[in-house]
Amino acid sequence: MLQPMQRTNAFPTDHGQPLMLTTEQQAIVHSQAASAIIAALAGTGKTTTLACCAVQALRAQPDARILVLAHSRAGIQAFQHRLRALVHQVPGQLQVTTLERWSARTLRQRDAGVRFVADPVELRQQAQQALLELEAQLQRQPDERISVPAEVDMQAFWAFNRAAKKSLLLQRVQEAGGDLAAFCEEQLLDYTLARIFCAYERLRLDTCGDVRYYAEGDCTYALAQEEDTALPAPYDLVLFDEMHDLDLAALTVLRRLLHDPATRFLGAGDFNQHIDTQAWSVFHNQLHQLADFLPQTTATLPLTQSRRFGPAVAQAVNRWFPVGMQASAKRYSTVYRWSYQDDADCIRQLLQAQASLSARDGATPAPLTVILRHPHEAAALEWAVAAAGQVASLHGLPHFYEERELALLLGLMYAHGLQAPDWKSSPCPLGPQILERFIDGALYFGKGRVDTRQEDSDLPTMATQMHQHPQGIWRFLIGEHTAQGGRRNFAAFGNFLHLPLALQDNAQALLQQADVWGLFAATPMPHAEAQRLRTRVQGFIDLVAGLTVPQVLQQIDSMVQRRQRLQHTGQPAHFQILSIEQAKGQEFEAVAIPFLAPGRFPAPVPHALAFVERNRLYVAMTRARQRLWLLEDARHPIQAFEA
Ligand SMILES: Nc1ncnc2c1ncn2[C@@H]1O[C@H](COP(=O)(O)OP(=O)(O)OP(=O)(O)O)[C@@H](O)[C@H]1O
Repeated sequence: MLQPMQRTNAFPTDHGQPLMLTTEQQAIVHSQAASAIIAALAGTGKTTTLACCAVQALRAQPDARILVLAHSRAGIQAFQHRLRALVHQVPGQLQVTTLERWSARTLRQRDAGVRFVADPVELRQQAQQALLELEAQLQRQPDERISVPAEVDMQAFWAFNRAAKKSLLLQRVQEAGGDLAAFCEEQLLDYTLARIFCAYERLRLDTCGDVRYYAEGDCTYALAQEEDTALPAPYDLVLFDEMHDLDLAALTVLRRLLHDPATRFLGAGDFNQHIDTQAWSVFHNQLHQLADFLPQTTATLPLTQSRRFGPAVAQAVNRWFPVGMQASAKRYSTVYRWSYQDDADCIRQLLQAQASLSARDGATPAPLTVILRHPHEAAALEWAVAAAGQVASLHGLPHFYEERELALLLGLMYAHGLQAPDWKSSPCPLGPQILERFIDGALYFGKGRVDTRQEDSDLPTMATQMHQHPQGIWRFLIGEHTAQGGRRNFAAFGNFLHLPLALQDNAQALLQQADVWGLFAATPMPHAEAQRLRTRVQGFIDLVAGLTVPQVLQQIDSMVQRRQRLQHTGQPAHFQILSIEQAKGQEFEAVAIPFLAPGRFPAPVPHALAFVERNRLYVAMTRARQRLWLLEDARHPIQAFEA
């Protein structure tokens, strides 16, 4: 009897149903190239194909040692997800990790005593220490090109530190002759930050020149700086996803990792998804740069059709990005291009989009995934979702009521009501987590900084006590609490608490009559951070319009309660709100991108970084499988990007 012919493109899985590979995918899975990369658009199946390659290699050689790397944790999750669709169990010799984690493990194998620091308080102290070091250096040797700030702008410093390490700044300065100031001027880098960075790096070394600790990013940097050409890397196959976000340090480590000609290599990436400003673009007509870097001759393998979404999404992508996206006509997807008049209208449209999911898909629809460009935009959305009796989960974005300046305002608004003659003691509606942020905010803005670890570790205990005995909040704010001490200036808080009690009936009026901006003014803060704070605070003042203080507190309490219930039951939220970084590598049934407007998303950036902003929008749009909502400002629609 004739056996049914085995379809050669059927890739067997452990789940019974084979995965039908395209001819291109099949060619990659069976490719014998010693070194190859897949440069292809979003959703074309790069990660899936890499997962098939790993499984295929293990089927052909069960003891094969395979290393799978990705740039981000989201990339690792995406790979593991695709792998689980193929096999029940991941064999032990298949290692899936980020390059930074792999580098950390390599360092630990060499020396079990190496120290990794992730504690932000300790790292902040190190950066402050570096600033003091720099001041001491400048006393010995003045340099008029430097303006030493009173405080380190932590965000700016960590961004510089990350960028300097990814781009091997100090090595490049050496190669350019060793003059840091001249190098910074030529490369348009902030010389003051560069000097703080040098001081910080010196502090990471002990007196013998050994590294005292490694923080995030330091491990790859350490291996990239080493002189030796080869790394002990006993792999038969190395797979690398998200190659578009590789930087010079990562590429240097990769080259050393692939030094053994017996190690096969396959990478994948999409230039359009390059959103890390430090990445070293190897795509977009620059593939030869990668080939120059890799020890073997590198072949390029194509994947041309998106498997994630249908032609409607591909057309929407092509309308704004001239990338020639193609999609299979067999996949069905819909794109809704809606225009909004103002933010409130845009949020109404999001609620409407989510409601249409419920109506169509029945009782437990998948959540509407909302991808945001700016973290502060989550506040109004989370608030509106809660007001509609629904729940939003946030990923890669903070809950606004846990931002310390807003938690401070919430604590003040609550304490202001304690002056009522008929006030009776009952637990504070603000939970211990928010109260912890409140205390942190009060200490930070009340005296300028939190300067001992002792105080930091006391916060949870203080918060729990304040939650149970809210009179403690009042005493703390007017200066009777022991932890406050005599040095701090809490006068502004006292003024807030003594505003007329009647203002409890109008939360917005209370904030407007209080000297809210004065609360933050005494804390030295770099301009950019002050602006971010201003945006968040103003957004909060707008949110509470028309509500009494008790209503505001109740709304926040119910948001927290619903969030906790959701975590407990594991039920899906109505909305999941993601940052672009968090969305990368993932895919969702229904995606909405709100607040689209030139100058907002895409945000204004220096010309040299315009491509990153373009790519952020591309990444967000290409996450949708079935339905995509593009919510554009009616007066300022998005303009197509140039090729
Ligand atoms: N041969 C196939 N048959 C059916 N579905 C496929 C096939 N290959 C990939 N897919 C599906 O297509 C979608 C996109 O695949 P994948 O995530 O691997 O693409 P990608 O190129 O890595 O995407 P991105 O660059 O956006 O992260 C996934 O849902 C995946 O399961």
